[in-house]
Amino acid sequence: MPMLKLATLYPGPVLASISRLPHAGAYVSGRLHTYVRSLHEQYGDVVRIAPDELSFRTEQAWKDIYGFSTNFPKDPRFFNVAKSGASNLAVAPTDDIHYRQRRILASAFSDAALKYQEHILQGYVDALIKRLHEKARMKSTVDLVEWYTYTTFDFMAEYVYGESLSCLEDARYHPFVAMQFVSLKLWTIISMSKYISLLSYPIKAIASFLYRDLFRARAESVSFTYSKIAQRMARDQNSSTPDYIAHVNSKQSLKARMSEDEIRSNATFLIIAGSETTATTLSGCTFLLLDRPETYRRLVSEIRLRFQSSSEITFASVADLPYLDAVLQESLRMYPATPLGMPRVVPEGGATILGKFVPGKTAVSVPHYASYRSPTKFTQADRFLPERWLKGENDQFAGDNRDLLRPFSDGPRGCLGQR
Ligand code: HEM
Repeated sequence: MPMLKLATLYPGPVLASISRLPHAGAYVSGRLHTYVRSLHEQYGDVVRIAPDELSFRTEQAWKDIYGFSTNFPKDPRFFNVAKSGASNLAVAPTDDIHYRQRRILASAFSDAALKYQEHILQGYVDALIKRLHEKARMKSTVDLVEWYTYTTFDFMAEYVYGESLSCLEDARYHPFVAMQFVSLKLWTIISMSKYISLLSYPIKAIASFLYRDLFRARAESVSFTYSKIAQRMARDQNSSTPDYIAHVNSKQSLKARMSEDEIRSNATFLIIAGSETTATTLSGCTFLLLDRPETYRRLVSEIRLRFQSSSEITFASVADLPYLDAVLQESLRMYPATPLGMPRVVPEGGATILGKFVPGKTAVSVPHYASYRSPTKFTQADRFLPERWLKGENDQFAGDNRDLLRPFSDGPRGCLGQR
């Protein structure tokens, strides 16, 4: 029995060696990140979090699990890995498919390509600031999570299908955006049916009954994206607008092509991958800054000393602000947009991770939140202290495990939008 073998090799709670229920309960209730953290605090750097799943909390584990030489496949229970039909980068079922798509899409994220996007993004940032000024003049309370989300979705929609969702203008979520949050929750429930195979059909049946409106709305949101992509494609195939469609068209070749279904599937994925993560990071960062006035003041001072007007703020000029960089690093540590481990599966025959054998078919991951909030890895791990990222400023952080921080993951399936 592989489950029992894992229990004899690695520490973890007894119940977690025979049942996935504690893990599943934490996952569906949105507490999995803190549950995994508490298990690591109790059992150390490697812990068995479910009968066939291990969690690793070290820098070397990033290389052993996600690195270019290993790159274990994604766990199809967690990711909706495409079995047939069109896939996108995140759920590509084989390395070949993933490599082909990534080859076509990667240059859309090069420095040169991003330069073309700069003025479009600046337009949305200016619109955000203008709207916030209006709200401030009216002394209205604003929910910045919403406003950041309006901005990132509007921008990504314009990039992907050439048309803003007008969230900033309308000051509300476009139904497509609201649907994305629901979809993420549905995804959790659907993945439970895959984890607990005995209950697979009952879970699916109950979910489709209880959440039938959500399933319907989700299907509508997919067809919304597809119709937008079709409109964009029909508009002008060889557009000079440097957007996603123009980029893909310019990269299609006999050696590497994406089918129309793959183009649509990647479009849907990119909008979510680029918006929700960025808005979440900005929201976390803002909250943390407002909670620590001395950090906020130091950041404001760095920015005001450097720029006379907002027009001087460009991709190039912000790249050289050490304290801003430290604030963002620390925000990604305290508030990682993808807090869970992104599970991979050890191939048949097993593998060596951290110098020790792991049986084949075991799910393995490095959890972001649990790793970054560990007091054994970062000094005063629960405090927002950007100074820890400033070289030579503070000896008290010399013991920090800085290379453990990889909020964009690592290896060939790491984030394409990191830049
Ligand atoms: C703070 C912002 C972001 C964070 C924290 C983040 C994090 C991540 C992580 C952890 C992964 C790896 C998932 C896995 O291991 O399965 C990933 C993948 C990906 N991200 Fe991001 N991301 C961010 C922003 C963006 C943006 C702005 C874009 C695009 C505009 C983007 C596009 C992608 C793509 C395409 C992948 C899939 C890469 C592949 O499988 O080859 N991300 N991201």
